[in-house]
Amino acid sequence: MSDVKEQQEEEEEKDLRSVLVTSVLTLEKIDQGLYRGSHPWVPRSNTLFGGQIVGQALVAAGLTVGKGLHAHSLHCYFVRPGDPRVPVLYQVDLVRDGRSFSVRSVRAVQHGLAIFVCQASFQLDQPSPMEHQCCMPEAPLPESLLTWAELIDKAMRDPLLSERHRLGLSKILAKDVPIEIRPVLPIDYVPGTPLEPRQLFWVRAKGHIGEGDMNMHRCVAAYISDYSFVRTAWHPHVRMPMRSMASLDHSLWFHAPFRADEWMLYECESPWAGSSRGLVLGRLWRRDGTLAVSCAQEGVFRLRQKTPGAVPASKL
Ligand SMILES: CCCCCCCCCC(=O)SCCNC(=O)CCNC(=O)[C@H](O)C(C)(C)COP(=O)(O)OP(=O)(O)OC[C@H]1O[C@@H](n2cnc3c(N)ncnc32)[C@H](O)[C@@H]1OP(=O)(O)O
Repeated sequence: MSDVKEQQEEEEEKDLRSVLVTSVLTLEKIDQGLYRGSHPWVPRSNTLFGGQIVGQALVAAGLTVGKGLHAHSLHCYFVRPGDPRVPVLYQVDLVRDGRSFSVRSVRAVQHGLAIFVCQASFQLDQPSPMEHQCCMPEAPLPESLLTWAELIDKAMRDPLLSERHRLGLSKILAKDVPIEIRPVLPIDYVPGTPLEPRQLFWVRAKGHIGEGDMNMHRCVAAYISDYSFVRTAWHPHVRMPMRSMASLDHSLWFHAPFRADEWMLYECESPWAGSSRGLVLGRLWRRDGTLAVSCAQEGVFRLRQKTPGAVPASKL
């Protein structure tokens, strides 16, 4: 094969690779246990996307553990909004290396202050005869469903849609997010209709990640797992005027190997909301019915209206 053709093929292959791997989850090493992450994509809230911080923190922790160790759980707190104007520094503390498990503590810093803290634990692969799992919910195959973009496009053709909502939908459509979504449960595109505190959708990273680095698939899943997760708790309360919502914490448990560039079913459910917070539990299923990841998150919900006991912003 000629050099030019080989180079061309290499370039094409690179183009097909997931931007999550080639850019978002590629960190620059600054020193031992110190890494810098950038943010090619920033949400409309103009603060950093929580999933990106979780994913990058897990990459940083993973860079400090031995070969053959894979992340099995992580527990995080988002303590300040991330500033999209500056990079994030990830400081990794090597808490302990045992025979089977290694634990890392990661602190994400901007402007000299922690924006996020996290503990992650890694384990050597250890098969065991003690195994069980619950069942995947039934869902139509992703190939038979419309994409998120197609659903929005369809909703925008509705002549009864108000201009304000049409503008909102076109902004969602314009977002070039690095993941693909195919909703299973109907999505209400006309705000104001309360929904069950539940979501079910197929999801995968856009582009190719390939086999190989199992930790990278887990970092990509960490990114994906925060997408739209917290809003599950808001579904029954969509009539309430929301000032802001943000994830407060995020926990993940990785069970079985999976590929984040292949379709996984994301099942999200909110069992409780109260005290300005909402709890959401999630499961990422491989399409063969294997439970791959369990997720849990609490979010804070601030309403526009004056709520009893609320502290006025000016007094804080
Ligand atoms: C791939 C596509 C992705 C699509 C994007 C989807 C977005 C997904 C969701 C996310 O990713 S959210 C991002 C991750 N999470 C965060 O960035 C949250 C970071 N953490 C925080 O910001 C703080 O921990 C938090 C604000 C939650 C702590 O609240 P505090 O009350 O302790 O902090 P603070 O005193 O600084 O108050 C912050 C705001 O809450 C208000 N506040 C506090 N207590 C209140 C109260 N009791 N009543 C009403 N408002 C209150 C306060 O006035 C202020 O309002 P303003 O920002 O408007 O100034």
